[in-house]
Amino acid sequence: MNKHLARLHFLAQQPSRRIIGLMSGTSLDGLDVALCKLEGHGLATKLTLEHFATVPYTDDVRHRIREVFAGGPNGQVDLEYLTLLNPWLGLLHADMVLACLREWQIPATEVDLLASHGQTVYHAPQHQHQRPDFPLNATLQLGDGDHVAVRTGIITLSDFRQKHIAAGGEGAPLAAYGDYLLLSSPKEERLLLNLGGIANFTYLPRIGQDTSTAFSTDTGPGNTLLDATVRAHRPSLAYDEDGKLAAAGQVHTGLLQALLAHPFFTAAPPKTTGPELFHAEYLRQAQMQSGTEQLGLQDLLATLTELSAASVAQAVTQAFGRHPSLTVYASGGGAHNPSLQAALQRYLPYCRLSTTEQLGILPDAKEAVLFAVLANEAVAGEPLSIGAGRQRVPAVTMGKISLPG
Ligand SMILES: Nc1ncnc2c1ncn2[C@@H]1O[C@H](COP(=O)(O)OP(=O)(O)OP(=O)(O)O)[C@@H](O)[C@H]1O
Ligand SMILES: CC(=O)N[C@H]1[C@@H]2OC[C@@H](O2)[C@@H](O)[C@@H]1O[C@H](C)C(=O)O
Repeated sequence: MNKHLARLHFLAQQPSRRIIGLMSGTSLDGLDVALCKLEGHGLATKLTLEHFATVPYTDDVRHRIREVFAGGPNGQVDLEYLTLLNPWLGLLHADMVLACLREWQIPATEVDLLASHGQTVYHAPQHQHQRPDFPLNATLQLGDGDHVAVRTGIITLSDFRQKHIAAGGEGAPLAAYGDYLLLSSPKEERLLLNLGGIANFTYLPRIGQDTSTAFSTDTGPGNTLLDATVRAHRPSLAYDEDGKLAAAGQVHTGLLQALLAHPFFTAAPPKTTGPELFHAEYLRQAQMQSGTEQLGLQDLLATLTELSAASVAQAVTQAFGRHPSLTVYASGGGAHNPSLQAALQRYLPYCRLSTTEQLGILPDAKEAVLFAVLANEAVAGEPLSIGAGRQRVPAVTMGKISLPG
C-alpha cells in the first residue's frame, strides 16, 4: 500500500488531527495560515486554534495575481502566464507555510494535513456569465495542491469548490459547512457575517430546529470597492483604516441608488458573486448615471461603505423579512471597520451585532479555520448533510487529495 495512503487511513481513525488551513481571499492582502487541532468530526468537532498568521503579500505577488484576477486589468489574460502562475502560487504558499512553521518552532512532520484554498482568480456562476453555450457554474482557484504537498511534505487537500459545483452548488460560499459544525447554538439563531473583499453570511437555525433552513449567501461587495477606491486616490494606502476617511464623508444618495440598482441585489439568496462584477467599471458606470464623477474620496468611501451595509441588510431582509432580529457575528477585515459596523447597525436595528471573537474564533482567522474543518470532514467525516440539499448546500465532502510522494 502507498505509505501516504496508509498514513491517511491512520489519520482518519485518530481522535484528533493537526490541520493547517490556508486562505487567500479577494482582498489580496496575504495568505492566512491557521494551525488548528481538530478533535472528532461532524457536530462533535472541537477546534483549537494553536497558531495564526497572515503572511502579507509583497507588491510583486499582488501584481502577479492582478494580471489574471477577475479576468485581468484589460479583460485579457495571457494563457502561458496563467499556466505558470498556478504552480508558482502553490510553491509560494508552501514556502509561506514552512516559514510560519519555522517561526512557531513546529516541524512539518508534526502537521497531519494542509487544507489549501488557493487563490480565486475567476468566479463564474451561471447567473453572472449568462453564456448559453456553457449552461453551468464554474470557478477557478490557482495554487496547485501537488506542489504544496511535495514542497511541504504534508498531505494536502485543495480545490474545495469543484465538488460543490459538481453536486449542484455555485462553488461558494462554503462557509455554511464549517459554520454549522463549529458555531451552531441550541440557544439562538445566528448570522455569521464575513466582511471580506466580498461579503457573505451563513444563517444557522437553533440546534434542534429544522437544519434544512441553514444556508449561506454572498451579499455583494464588502471591502473590494473601498480598497480599489482608496488605492486609486491614495496609492500609498491599502485601505481606509478604521473607516476614518468614510467617517469624514457624506453618503451621496443618488450614487448609492445607482449602485444598488444592479440586479444582483434584488436576486433572491442564496447567490454568489465576485470582483468580476463588483469592480472599478461598475462604480464608474454608476458615477456616470448619477453625475457624481467629481465626488471626492471621502464622500465616495462614505457611499461605498453604505453600499456594503445596505446590500448586507437587503439580503438579510430578503431572507428573514423586514424586522429580522438575529444575533450577527462579524468576521473578516470589515469587522475592524467602525464606519461599516455603525452603518450595519443602522440598517439592522433589530439585530444584535457582535464579532466571532465572542464565539472563540478570531475574526481574521475564521475563513482559514473553515477550510481546516472541511479537510477534517473529507478525511474523517461524512458528507455534510445540512440544508438537506435544499438551499444549495449539497451534501458532499470537499477537497482533492495530493500526496507528497
Ligand atoms: N482596521 C481596518 N479598518 C478598515 N478596514 C480594514 C481594517 N482591517 C482590515 N480591513 C479591510 O479588510 C480587508 C481584508 O479583509 P479579509 O482579509 O477578510 O478579506 P479576504 O479574505 O481577502 O476577502 P474574501 O473573504 O472576500 O475572500 C482589507 O483589505 C481592508 O479593506
Ligand atoms: C469563489 C470565491 O472564492 N468566493 C469567496 C469570496 O470571498 C468571500 C465570498 O466571495 C465567498 O463566497 C467565498 O469565500 C468564502 C471563504 C466561502 O466560500 O465561504
